[in-house]
Amino acid sequence: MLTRCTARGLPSARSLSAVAERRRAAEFLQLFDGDAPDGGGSSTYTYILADGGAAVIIDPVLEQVDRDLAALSASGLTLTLAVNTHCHADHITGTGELKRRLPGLRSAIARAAGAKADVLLEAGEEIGFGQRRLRVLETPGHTDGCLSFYDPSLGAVFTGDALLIGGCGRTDFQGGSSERLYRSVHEQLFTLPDETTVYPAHDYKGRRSSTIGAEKASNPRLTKPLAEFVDLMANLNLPYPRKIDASLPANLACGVF
Ligand SMILES: N[C@@H](CCC(=O)N[C@@H](CSS)C(=O)NCC(=O)O)C(=O)O
Repeated sequence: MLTRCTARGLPSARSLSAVAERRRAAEFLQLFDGDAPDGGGSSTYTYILADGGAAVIIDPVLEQVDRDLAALSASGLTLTLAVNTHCHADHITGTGELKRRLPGLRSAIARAAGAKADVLLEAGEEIGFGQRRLRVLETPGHTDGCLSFYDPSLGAVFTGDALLIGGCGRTDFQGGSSERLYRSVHEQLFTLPDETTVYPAHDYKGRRSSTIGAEKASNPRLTKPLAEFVDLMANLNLPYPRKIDASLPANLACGVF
């Protein structure tokens, strides 16, 4: 699935050249890996953000690298950074393969993730591409090295597995902590403007986005008091992700074997 949207507040496409028009159409791409875990995919959303011909990719999936390279090429974009919101347990990141195929591409992940990457990110830092900036927010709890990225020009936040649509990431492995996750969401994400669009790393029901306001009002887990949330998270009883044994070691090396 490929969803093309444009950022707000940018000049009219009519004044741009054909190449610039294609680039503008790709200022935001949301791509999906499979319809359901049982269908072979990981139900992961990958995002490509671009400005002035420079692009950043968030949470690429190994099996979808050809798709991502085709999307970049079709839009005339140069990928400068491949970022992971965290060390994923359900799929191998496409970062390593992208680096192999695009010499000079740098990788990034949270310093707290304990994984290898060219750039180790911490709260308060910014990722620049063209004139745009992504603000790095530390949102641990699903794992101890989870980041979210706030894009003020798009009015959007990329929440990884910290905040899902009507849900949140599980907290039963990789240093997970439901108390930390609750604090991350309430103190970092729920303090963003209500109209901020939420773009998660997964959805298992075909939804593409939410808003901070909607999640604050009706997220069935995170509207509960902390004690009830902790109890609920301790009793999710989810099966371990099918690819966890292959994914974790590969992703600790950012997918570079
Ligand atoms: N069945 C899938 C894994 C599903 C899963 O555990 N998803 C994680 C995010 S990926 S580690 C999660 O946090 N889910 C929260 C929830 O409430 O479902 C597979 O085998 O890959």
